[in-house]
Amino acid sequence: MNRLEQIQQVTVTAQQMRDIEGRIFAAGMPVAALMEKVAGAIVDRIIGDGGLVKHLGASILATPKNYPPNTSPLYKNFPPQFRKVTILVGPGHNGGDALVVARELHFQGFIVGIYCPFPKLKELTSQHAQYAKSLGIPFYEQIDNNLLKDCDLIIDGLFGFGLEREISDPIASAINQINQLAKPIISIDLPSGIHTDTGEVLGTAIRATHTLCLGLWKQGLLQDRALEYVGKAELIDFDIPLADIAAILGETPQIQRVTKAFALAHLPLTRPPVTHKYKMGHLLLICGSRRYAGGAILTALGARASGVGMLSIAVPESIKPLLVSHLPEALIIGCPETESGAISHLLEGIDLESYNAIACGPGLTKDATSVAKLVLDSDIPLLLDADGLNILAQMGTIPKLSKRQALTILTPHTGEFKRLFPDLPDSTQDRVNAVREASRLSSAIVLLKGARTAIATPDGSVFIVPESTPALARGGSGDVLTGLLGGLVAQSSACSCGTGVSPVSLAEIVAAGAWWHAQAGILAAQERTELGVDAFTLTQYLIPVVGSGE
Ligand SMILES: NC(=O)C1=CN([C@@H]2O[C@H](COP(=O)(O)OP(=O)(O)OC[C@H]3O[C@@H](n4cnc5c(N)ncnc54)[C@H](O)[C@@H]3O)[C@@H](O)[C@H]2O)[C@@H](O)CC1
Ligand SMILES: [K+]
Repeated sequence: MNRLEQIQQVTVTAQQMRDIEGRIFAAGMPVAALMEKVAGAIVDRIIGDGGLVKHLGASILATPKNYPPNTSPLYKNFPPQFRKVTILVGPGHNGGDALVVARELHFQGFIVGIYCPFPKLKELTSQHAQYAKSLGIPFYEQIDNNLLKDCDLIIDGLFGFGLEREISDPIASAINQINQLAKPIISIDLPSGIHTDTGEVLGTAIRATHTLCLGLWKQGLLQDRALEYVGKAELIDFDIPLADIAAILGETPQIQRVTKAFALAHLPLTRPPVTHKYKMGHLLLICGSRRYAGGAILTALGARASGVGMLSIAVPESIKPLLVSHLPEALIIGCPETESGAISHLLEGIDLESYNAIACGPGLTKDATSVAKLVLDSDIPLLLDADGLNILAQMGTIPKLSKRQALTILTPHTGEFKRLFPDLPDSTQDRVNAVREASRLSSAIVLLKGARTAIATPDGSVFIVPESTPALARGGSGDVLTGLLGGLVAQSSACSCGTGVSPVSLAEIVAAGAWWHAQAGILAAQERTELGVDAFTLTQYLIPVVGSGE
């Protein structure tokens, strides 16, 4: 993995960023030089070749303006109508970055105006402000019509990781006013108002169309509640030495982004040249009911894509023919069923210990309680989803799981999470913390579904899938994930040759599987629009994600 790929996996809190930055300064890098370097990279990303302005320009082409021609060589990159930039400047170094950007855009021929309502600025920021004023760039203390009239782009440098309390008036009102303009907004480091670690909106926040995160990914940008403010986020690298990152975060950071490089280091799981089907994992799926027969099919199709060596599927007897017709390669076990059409108990003679993993839950209904109890009492790696989780919650999650010897993987959405862990803080808030706490308490690997799915291990590691699509918010896509993960877990358990997979390496595989599922959704949405990503279609896009040979 190259340096940039390693950097993309790292996430930091505000304090960790300060500590890393502190090491760089202590080693001799002048603060002003670093600010200049960072802001130069931001300017390049905005107006350089292939920069954001070219992309944004297309959306404002409809507003013709009569500005004199701009002769700057960089200007070839964007449409002539794109001229007026408003820059929001805060009191700290986020504001300092913004002022350097303002100066450079001014030199490139943009009409720049600055909103800076703060009487007192940090010293370096103040120096940049003084120079910008000397160049004739106008400063406004209030959101003035002159500032915003005909403005094409807003650059937000009010607050970065130094935001430490709720934003109050007049800045809060100014932010709300700016948000209503529906102009493109590029936020420097974070959208001002977003808490660097938790993603909480402190009072109010800029709704950015783009966020250029500086140096290392801030954790708050990966929290679901921040996403509507973050827009498209990307990292601006400024050559932070890996040694400084490792000195603060350790060799393996506790909270990692699941990047393509990370996932493809695991996927597809390797198959030795000489092997046989049972060596490649035997997964038992327990799923479906007369009412939710489709859920069983989708789970099984997810498992199929994992490449698992053998797939056995326990379903109620009455839907066995349906499963056989969809999955000719699988061994379908028809089980006795309740009056409501749920599995009442597993067939006599099924030896749970002969499987490498069990995935249980999709479409079961709560009437399948005895089966869920049975698998929880087994000594086999177990993935629980949907009604499997609801049944576990009824039994008492933590006491029940504390008795298990083998690894358990729970894959709740926020509603199921609440039922499983009623005493934990709301997982719609600080999700990273919630999932970490849940894993610690239950000793299970917990995968909390969401726009940014997060996976935690009992020792405190968290993996966050940083890209997904709302197209996956659709019935059945969770079933596909359960099958896919079940297959991966079975294969890795089989390949560990009885030595047992460690929770961390299993969590890495689960995280890679969650990335895979999200990427299949993204690919399907690209080709078929977000409307075209039904769960069955999703299963057809799994193989292309890892099969592209990239
Ligand atoms: N970490 C790094 O390596 C680098 C950081 N840089 C920039 O520096 C930023 C961090 O700079 P700072 O630590 O100066 O912090 P900020 O610029 O984020 O803001 C801190 C300032 O805002 C004030 N403040 C905080 N919350 C407030 C509120 N609710 N209402 C009003 N005022 C409030 C503080 O008193 C302080 O003056 C980063 O986000 C980034 O943009 C870059 O310049 C260079 C490299
Ligand atoms: K900002």
